[in-house]
Amino acid sequence: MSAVIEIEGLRKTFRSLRSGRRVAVDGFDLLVEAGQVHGFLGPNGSGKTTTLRALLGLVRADSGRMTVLGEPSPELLPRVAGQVGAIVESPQFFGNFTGYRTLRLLARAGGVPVSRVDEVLDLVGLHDRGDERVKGYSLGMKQRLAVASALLKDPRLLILDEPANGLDPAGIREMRDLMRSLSANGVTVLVSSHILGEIQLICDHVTIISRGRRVATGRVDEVLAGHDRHEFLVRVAEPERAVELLHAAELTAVVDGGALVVSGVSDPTVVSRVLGEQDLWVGELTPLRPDLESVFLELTGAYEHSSVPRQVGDSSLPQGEAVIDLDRGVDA
Ligand SMILES: Nc1ncnc2c1ncn2[C@@H]1O[C@H](COP(=O)(O)OP(=O)(O)OP(=O)(O)O)[C@@H](O)[C@H]1O
Repeated sequence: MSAVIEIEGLRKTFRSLRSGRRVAVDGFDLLVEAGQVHGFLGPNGSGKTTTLRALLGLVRADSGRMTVLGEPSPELLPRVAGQVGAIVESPQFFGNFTGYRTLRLLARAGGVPVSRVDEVLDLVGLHDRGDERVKGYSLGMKQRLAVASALLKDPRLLILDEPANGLDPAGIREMRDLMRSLSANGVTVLVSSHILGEIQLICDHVTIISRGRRVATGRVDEVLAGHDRHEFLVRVAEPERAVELLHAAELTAVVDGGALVVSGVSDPTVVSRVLGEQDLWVGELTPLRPDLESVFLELTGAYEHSSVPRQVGDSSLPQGEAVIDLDRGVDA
């Protein structure tokens, strides 16, 4: 597999009047390979947007090595920019324009044939709604219009910052189907989110960032398997007696509600044998698999910041922050 995005040792510090020096990204590494739908997951304020902005040359990194489609970024990014679609800064759309007109303008501005507009409207499932004004679109439709705008130039790599933010479950499913069909068409996708359920539904690979550092990376199922505590939920008639019997057999077990949780068990038949030998018959024995949420909380601790999640059309900074970036001319 070839690397589509490589980041090694990225570091970015901001200075603000109120809070002084703030390390937003602190020696971060990321590898996204061709064909992946790669989730970039981290709590609010953990450094996702800053990483993506640095990768795309929208903010100057202090140090680190980055490549996009094999070209050093941001120095030689222009060589591959035509093959990269990105929505990192929240796009603003004119509410009075229709989706079709919006995309036609963007196509003209980007030197893309206008015939491509129908194709991208189709791809994001907005074809039947392209003649309606954007102000009448739901949030999910606006997000899909944003994705459509990034797809105009038929990119090999699509980078989306929080594309499913604020979507209801149906909107998230649509977004997932869209990511999957793009991936099936050979597009590599990097999608950031602070919402675990989205990443688990949408992505095959994940990198987790916490306080500007990578804390996990790999296939979603491998990251989950790495945190499997081999726990089982066991239902029996006498849970208290069952715990005593399991402790006597040197197994770790606790009563949890009306059931037991037994940990560190590689072979669950041991549990049913120990209990069955004492006429305690197991009514249910269910493996408790870790989900991304428990892994995420374990790796990142509690949410570090509680800034309002961004959505299309919102400002890119937490509200109320008086921030001055000293990288004048690079970062607005
Ligand atoms: N232009 C800026 N000037 C000063 N500080 C900034 C700037 N941009 C980001 N930060 C700070 O850097 C840290 C990382 O922010 P960043 O937006 O990269 O996080 P994030 O993971 O994308 O969060 P969210 O999920 O809320 O979008 C935060 O503490 C944030 O306040």
